[in-house]
Amino acid sequence: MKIAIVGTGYVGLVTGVCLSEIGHQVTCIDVDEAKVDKMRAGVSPIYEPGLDELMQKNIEAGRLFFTTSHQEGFQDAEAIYIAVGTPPREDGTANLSYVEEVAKSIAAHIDSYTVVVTKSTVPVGTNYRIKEMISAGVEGRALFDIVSNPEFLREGTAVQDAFQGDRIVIGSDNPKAAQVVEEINKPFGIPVYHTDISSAEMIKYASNAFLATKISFINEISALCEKLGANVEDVAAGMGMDKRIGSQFLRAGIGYGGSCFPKDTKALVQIAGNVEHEFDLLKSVIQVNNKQQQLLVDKAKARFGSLEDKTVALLGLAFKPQTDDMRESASIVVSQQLVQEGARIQAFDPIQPEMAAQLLPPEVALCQTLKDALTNADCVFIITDWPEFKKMDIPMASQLMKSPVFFDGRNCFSLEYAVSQGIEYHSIGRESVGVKR
Ligand SMILES: NC(=O)C1=CN([C@@H]2O[C@H](COP(=O)(O)OP(=O)(O)OC[C@H]3O[C@@H](n4cnc5c(N)ncnc54)[C@H](O)[C@@H]3O)[C@@H](O)[C@H]2O)C=CC1
Ligand SMILES: O=C(O)[C@H]1O[C@H](OP(=O)(O)OP(=O)(O)OC[C@H]2O[C@@H](n3ccc(=O)[nH]c3=O)[C@H](O)[C@@H]2O)[C@H](O)[C@@H](O)[C@@H]1O
Repeated sequence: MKIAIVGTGYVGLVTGVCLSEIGHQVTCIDVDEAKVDKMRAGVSPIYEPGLDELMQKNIEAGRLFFTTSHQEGFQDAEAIYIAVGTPPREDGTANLSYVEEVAKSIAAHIDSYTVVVTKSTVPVGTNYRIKEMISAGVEGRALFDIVSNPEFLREGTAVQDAFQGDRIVIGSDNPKAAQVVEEINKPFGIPVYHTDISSAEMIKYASNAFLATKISFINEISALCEKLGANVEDVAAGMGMDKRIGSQFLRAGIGYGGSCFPKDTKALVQIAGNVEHEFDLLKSVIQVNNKQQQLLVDKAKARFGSLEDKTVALLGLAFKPQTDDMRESASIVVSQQLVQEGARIQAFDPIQPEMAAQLLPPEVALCQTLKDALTNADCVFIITDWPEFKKMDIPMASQLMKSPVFFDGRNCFSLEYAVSQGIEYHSIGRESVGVKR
């Protein structure tokens, strides 16, 4: 089938590449010329394992194209996917201006029956708004239908998720359009769940909010574990053995970040508010997460008294491993706090995200290597559980640092291992070990 995808971010590009891999003729459209030039040359503008290889393969096979022109991309497309960003506004509501711009452009350019598929995460009711906007602009030139097809991929495993996702949700009020989207996705072999448009929109927000709730829940339990002498890793493992609870998303840490959980939880609170419902549970989830991001600095202050002139090796800038995405990463909040406390920061991330210089305070020294970050540091802060940090040469690190004091926001090491390495180790929801005072 001939498909156009508007927006080539984490969702649009992965969707476009994977749809071309299963045999569709796909044109990806983006307003960012530099991005489009890069993609035409077979280079992904984002770091996503496995994506470059699949891109190059499908460009060579003549199934994958890139353009900045909506008109060119929409030519003969049977389905147009909307995959542009829906970033948060100041008040937490979703900014729908990019989606609306695309709706207007679709209205201006289509001239035969088209299925418009919304992949962007949009508040309940938005697909009807898109429908109205296209209807108003198309002026009867062409027929079209709207399908809500929310995306559930995770950054860092996006390609794998596209081929092995748990479900594909198709929300539509027209069985013919729903069938088109089911046909497009058939080769993936993933279970399809059909629903109405509003329920599909809600499934996306409810899923992210539920996962965020699980994380904040285990983080609250981790605080209790620290106070009561329990070990949150053992508690989570024991809880997770109950199939009704499940073992995933019970990793305590410095809180969730990324472009979606923080944004979508805030947006759902606003969506609820619009219909006069106080979503108290979700408000608490957000509050717990904000508190959690302060934890490492609080622990370091308790340990050192003052962080004035202390050098901190900040390890990990991305919000999770295997991505270059720093949106709402704990590294931003933590470095702002450290700067306020008068600490010096030597930061390192294996991917060295392009966004780092923009998003971090100017005082942060961005290091090229792990060794540079560790040299003469008074302590380490682990923000992202990159494999490079989990298997770090600790004797080497201890030699480079002024003192081997570790504050680990991701519980990368077992307590036994930390003791065996002779470091002072403060983690989340577990007793501190190796403290010599
Ligand atoms: N990042 C993720 O892991 C996931 C994101 N989502 C949702 O998918 C949507 C997209 O998210 P990301 O891919 O992260 O966004 P992104 O911000 O990485 O990419 C959006 C892209 O759209 C382009 N764009 C904006 N306006 C355009 C226009 N008028 N025409 C053509 N291109 C245009 C931008 O230049 C940019 O390249 C959001 O609603 C997000 O909530 C859903 C699931 C996972
Ligand atoms: O809507 C979205 O954008 C996506 O949001 C998340 O995916 P993503 O943000 O890429 O990454 P996750 O693996 O979910 O991690 C999110 C954050 O939670 C943290 N996390 C995750 C799991 C856990 O047990 N503990 C924990 O602190 C991670 O470190 C990270 O900061 C969802 O998992 C995807 O299903 C969804 O499509």
